[in-house]
Amino acid sequence: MRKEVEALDIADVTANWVNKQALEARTEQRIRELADLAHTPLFFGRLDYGGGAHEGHHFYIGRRHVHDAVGEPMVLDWRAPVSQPFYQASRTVPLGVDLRRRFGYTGGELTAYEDERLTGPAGPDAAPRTSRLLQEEIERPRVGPMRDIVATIQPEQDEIVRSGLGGTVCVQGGPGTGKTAVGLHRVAYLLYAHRERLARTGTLVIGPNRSFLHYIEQVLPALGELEVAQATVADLVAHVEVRSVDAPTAALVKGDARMAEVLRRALRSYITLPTEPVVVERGSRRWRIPAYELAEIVTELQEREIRYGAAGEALPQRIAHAVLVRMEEAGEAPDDRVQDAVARHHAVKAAVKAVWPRVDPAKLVLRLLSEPEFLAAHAEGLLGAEEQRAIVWAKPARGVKSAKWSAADAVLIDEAQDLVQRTPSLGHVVLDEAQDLSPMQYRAVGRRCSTGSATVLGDLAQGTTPWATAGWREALAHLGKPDAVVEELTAGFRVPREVISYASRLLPHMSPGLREVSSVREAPGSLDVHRVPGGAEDGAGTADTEGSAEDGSEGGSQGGAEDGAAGGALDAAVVGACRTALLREGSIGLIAADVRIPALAAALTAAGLPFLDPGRETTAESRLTLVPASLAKGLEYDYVVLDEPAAVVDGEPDERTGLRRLYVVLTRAVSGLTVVHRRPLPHQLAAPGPRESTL
Ligand SMILES: Nc1ncnc2c1ncn2[C@@H]1O[C@H](COP(=O)(O)OP(=O)(O)OP(=O)(O)O)[C@@H](O)[C@H]1O
Repeated sequence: MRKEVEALDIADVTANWVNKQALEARTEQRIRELADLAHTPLFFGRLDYGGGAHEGHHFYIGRRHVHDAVGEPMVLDWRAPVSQPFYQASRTVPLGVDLRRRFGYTGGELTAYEDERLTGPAGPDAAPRTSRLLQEEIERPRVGPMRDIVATIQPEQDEIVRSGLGGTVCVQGGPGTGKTAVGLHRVAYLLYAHRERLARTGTLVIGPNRSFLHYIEQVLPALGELEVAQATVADLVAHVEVRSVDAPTAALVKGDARMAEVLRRALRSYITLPTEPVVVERGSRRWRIPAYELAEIVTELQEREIRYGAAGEALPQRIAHAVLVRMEEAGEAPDDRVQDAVARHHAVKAAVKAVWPRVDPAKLVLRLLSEPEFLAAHAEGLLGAEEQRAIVWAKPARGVKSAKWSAADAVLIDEAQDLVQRTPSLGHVVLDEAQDLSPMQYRAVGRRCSTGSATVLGDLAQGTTPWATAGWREALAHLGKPDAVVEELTAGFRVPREVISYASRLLPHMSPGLREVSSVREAPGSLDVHRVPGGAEDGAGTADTEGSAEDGSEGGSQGGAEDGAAGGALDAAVVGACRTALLREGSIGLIAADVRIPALAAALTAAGLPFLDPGRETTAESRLTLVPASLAKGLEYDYVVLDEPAAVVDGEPDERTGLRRLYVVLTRAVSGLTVVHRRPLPHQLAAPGPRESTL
């Protein structure tokens, strides 16, 4: 297929230069799509149909469609309707399939297959309870960026992936339930099913930060989809340079949906009803539109739900129209050109400027945040005095360029911008880690899919912003998709049982009512909690449970009565735990409170252990990443070494957020978690005693 496209001679099929360019671009794209991915096998499954429309046929299923030299299909795209039974068929509902075969690969080489008979008497190869290949795929050590899961999408995931383009789907799911994977595969599916439409309208994946986007960026290209844009919410609203951080109280108010109404009112306040007539002189005649008639035109425009900017642009034409009516009444026969000329007449322009001035969105927000009276006038009945005080700048800004804008301000500007001029909508938007968005941020995302649909992914328990989503219904209303379906995923593919149940002890303390994830991993994984002597409780002896975790002996120093020395002991113990983890296969994430990062970076360097930043890709050679707790969301590592949980909790403005951050970092591990602490563990973790050991 690749050769076929490469050999294509488009010289004699193109009529003109434009066509030629377009066709060439298309051909190059096709060549890129067909590029060989050495470790990505062409097919991973086969279906033998025993009934229905495909009776007697068998199909190979792969990442993309492959045909032979005469155009006969050899491998069917996993997204094609005939492929769906690969994910959905069961012995109870075989969907016409007799046999499902899964192929296993080792580094691109076919090494195994597994048959599952879905009809006929239950024999030895009748649907094994869990597929070995599936299990191996799930348990495979992680190195490098996120991979696709096409070979092993689960039925409940498949339903979400294949839900129609028309509807918005919201997925609530605990850590590692495959939300990100499902969202990415849904875009791939939608692009397959609605290619033309989405090529026109565009698709976008929104993630929390660069490191995360970097981690997921190769999934869609591996599935042959190269045209999906990626962005953070900050990227979408980058109208100004963000140079300051709001206090939580200010950010909370600025992110509240009431701000949308404040902005709307403030913008409307620029419209003033005319008190003077407009007089247009043309030749020897003067045409006069009285103030009351102008006011009617303005009021009529105000009442129509069109954007401020569009209405402002329509106004001169409306006034000109009124003039033309008068001309006709006087027996003239003006045409369109006359109307345009009148609309551009200086008297009309002046009137428009006075009653419906142009408004710069950033300047509008700047004024609201700089002038307490202006804010008060438009926030009345919406924001309390205290709330207004919280958001007004202590020092009014001079201008848009020099103002110390915050991330929340940029979102306000985006809202104002949309009031002035409609934001274009994309065809589909995937919003990951949605629980962290403020109502105003949901609105910003919602504008970008107002005529399209969205996939909203999140976990209420992992909300770590002061404005984190409390319930999906409300969030979806802010997004402008109140009728979205909310689905729940509860099977965990990442975190081993022991680790997830340890982390889940926090749930009742920070997100009561949410279900604990049930791990589908068979490998028990490992959980070690190491206490370094010298913490506040030493001598009190409460947290010092006896224990025999796998190995409690690496590199701790003894005693450590003094703070500095004890801090050193903690660092040393953490470095030791990293060394131990590095003895195993796969990636290692050392996660720590943001303030601890410099000390740990120094300790790792001193110990001669090279490490990466979370944005960088782990490889077989460099497998250790030093991850600030604030960037850990959405990422995963085979082994996680967690430094000082109490510091992670303390890193957040309140305890609930702190515990949620801790929950996030505790749930990044695929195979094992080692917690190293000197200070007492947060008591919410200390429930039914984990095995603890002292270094
Ligand atoms: N059906 C599946 N087969 C194999 N692996 C899967 C499957 N579903 C999910 N996974 C794997 O489980 C891991 C977690 O998935 P993912 O990151 O999508 O979860 P998440 O719900 O977004 O997690 P978090 O809440 O932590 O962001 C990934 O490595 C993913 O590839």
